[in-house]
Amino acid sequence: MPLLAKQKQFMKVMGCSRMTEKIIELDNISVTFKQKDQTIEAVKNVSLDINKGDVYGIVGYSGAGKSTLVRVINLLQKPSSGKAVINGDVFYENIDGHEKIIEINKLRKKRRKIGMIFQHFNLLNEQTVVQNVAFALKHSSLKEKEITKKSLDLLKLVGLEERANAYPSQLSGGQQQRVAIARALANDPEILISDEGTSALDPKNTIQILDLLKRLNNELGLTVVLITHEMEAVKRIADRVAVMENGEIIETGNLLDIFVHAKHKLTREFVGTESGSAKALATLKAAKLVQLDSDQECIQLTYIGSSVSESLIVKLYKDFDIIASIIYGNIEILQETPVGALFVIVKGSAENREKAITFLKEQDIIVTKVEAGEIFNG
Ligand SMILES: Nc1ncnc2c1ncn2[C@@H]1O[C@H](COP(=O)(O)OP(=O)(O)OP(=O)(O)O)[C@@H](O)[C@H]1O
Repeated sequence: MPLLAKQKQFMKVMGCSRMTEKIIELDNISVTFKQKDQTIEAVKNVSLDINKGDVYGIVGYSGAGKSTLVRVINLLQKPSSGKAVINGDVFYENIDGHEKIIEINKLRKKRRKIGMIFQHFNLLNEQTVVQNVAFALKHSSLKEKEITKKSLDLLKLVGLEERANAYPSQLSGGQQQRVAIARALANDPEILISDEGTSALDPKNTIQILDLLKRLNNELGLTVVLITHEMEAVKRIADRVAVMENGEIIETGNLLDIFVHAKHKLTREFVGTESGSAKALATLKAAKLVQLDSDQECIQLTYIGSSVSESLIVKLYKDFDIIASIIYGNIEILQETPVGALFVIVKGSAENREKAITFLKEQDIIVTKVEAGEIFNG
């Protein structure tokens, strides 16, 4: 690939070409639930900025506080402290105990600009598909005919115009979620929140819904907040990622950064590098290579767009007198770009190994040393 194209691809994966106008600003948000004698800190001092036009993934296991946090965005959940600014409007502010909340009528209007979809679709089963979409427009100034037309246009946008008169129970899960998306778009929102929107779907429907969200993000400039426990969903469409654990955000970054430079074990678990390392280490053990010789080390090579070719391995041998043995390899597609990880044992003098690693880095390959301790303890 020509260098410029490669750089552009890299920039895209790194999220560098995005606009940087903030649409969601959460500053030091905490949410505490008090139940009889119990206090649950569901969200703890979370600060998060989401840019206009981004697909922002928030991942974490069940109970991490993701749903509570996103409910703050449309103020369905009032925080206990902090500040929430949505599209320039201060929705909530509590500084030194002085609470300021957006006026309710203004909030109702603003909420219409934040669409939401859920795991179980939440459709009205006695209403047809088109009526379900039209329902979201009942407070609008549009006449009935206009409402029907707009609802049908939205169904067309999500590829369901032919099922307009069907009932939800006559549709597959993926189709029902499309109806929910059409309904969420009825008031021309600027933000669409998907709270586990693909968690009840099979893998094929999951991919279709994610691709639809990405298309809406591209075509309408819609900001998408993707709450999920499935990193695969985030990997497929997110530009940026936040990882939540016990009410806190433990790591944020663009997709590639999170993928390549994850700092926390939980993040590595989510992105699968933890399992990649585990497989590499298992291979080492199986090959009875756990005890590496003093002139050997295990390295992880991560590369974007292109691949680590055989000629590169030959070059390591010819130019640096290094024998490189590939023990495990994996390729992920992130934002339509292949990102590969290879675990390699390199054998040669310490000086030559360093030279070879410098050479690999010069080829835009990210080199991470797999520490001996990891191998022995793995
Ligand atoms: N209304 C509530 N009253 C009391 N506790 C709550 C309430 N809502 C959430 N919690 C608690 O807050 C914590 C975070 O819950 P939350 O639903 O935000 O997590 P989550 O990451 O979205 O998980 P899940 O995907 O399972 O919903 C949990 O311990 C939960 O039991």
